Amino acid sequence: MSGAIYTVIQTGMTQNTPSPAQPLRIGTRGSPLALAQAHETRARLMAAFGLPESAFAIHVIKVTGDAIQDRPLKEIGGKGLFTREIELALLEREIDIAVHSMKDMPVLQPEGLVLDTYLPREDPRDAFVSPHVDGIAALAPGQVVGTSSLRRRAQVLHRRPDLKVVEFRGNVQTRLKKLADGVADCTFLAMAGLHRLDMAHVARGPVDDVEMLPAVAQGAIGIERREDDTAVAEMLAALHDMATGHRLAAERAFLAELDGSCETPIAGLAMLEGDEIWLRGEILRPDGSEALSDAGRAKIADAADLGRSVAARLLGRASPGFFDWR
Ligand SMILES: NCc1[nH]cc(CCC(=O)O)c1CC(=O)O
Repeated sequence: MSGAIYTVIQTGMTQNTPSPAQPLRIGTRGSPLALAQAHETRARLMAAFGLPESAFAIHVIKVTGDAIQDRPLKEIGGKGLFTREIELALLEREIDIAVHSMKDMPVLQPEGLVLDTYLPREDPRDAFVSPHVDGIAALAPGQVVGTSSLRRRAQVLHRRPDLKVVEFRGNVQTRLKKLADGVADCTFLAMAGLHRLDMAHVARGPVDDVEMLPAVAQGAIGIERREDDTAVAEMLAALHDMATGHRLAAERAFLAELDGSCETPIAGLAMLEGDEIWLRGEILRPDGSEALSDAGRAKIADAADLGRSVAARLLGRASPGFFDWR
């Protein structure tokens, strides 16, 4: 008998175990990346509990943000634009769990929902993608970077004020088409997304995180549930990756202290070293004219405090007007 199945029986979950007759409903967006993340979650649940694929049902939830491709994200508005509908479906019991890119998740969840299960993190770095240029250093003055990320825009302009940045939205496939059409000379995508789509080959390679510090929580998948659903909570506990949990505790506390979101020019990355955690954080002016970074180290148990203290030091160093984007 497998250890995982034994645990299920021992914790008295047998009646609540998903089955083909009563599948666990997994809510996700419909983009290829979101579907890949939902499939990864299902595969991990199948393996952990020895269940067949038919014990799970993937529910694709149409979200407003996905239909809007031609306006900057900032204009459409609001934190959690892409996740609100999925959270509503969870609260209304149309789905049992929701799978998210943690990078896109606001630091606070709606009342009644909990987001504390993380799958093992993929490569958190950004990828440099271009049909004809090797890397940032090889870009000629005036060449065009396509990105809709305020963070990537500010970071690239900070290093290379001679480059042009144009708005670049849509899923990975759409962006690659725009590059092929010559709309921009290069773009940046998360390595994690490319790996999960089996498309890492389209990247020239990862950008060193010293050169371009990734977004908070980039590369991590989170699974959200209803607070009162204890059967689901027990199942998800078997999937949780502790190392990712500690790193995101530091990074998300850092982001929360800065009142930031995935739509603000903020970067942060934590790494574990033995029983310690270190965190580097960066804030930028949206036009790239100024960037401030800071770092710190603490015991793993103090990960969230570390995030807050690195943020507090940056807040203390920022000149008036730095936070125009707040
Ligand atoms: N905001 C879009 C988004 N949200 C998560 C990812 C990639 C996957 C991840 O970071 O986990 C992406 C696309 C990208 O940045 O290339």
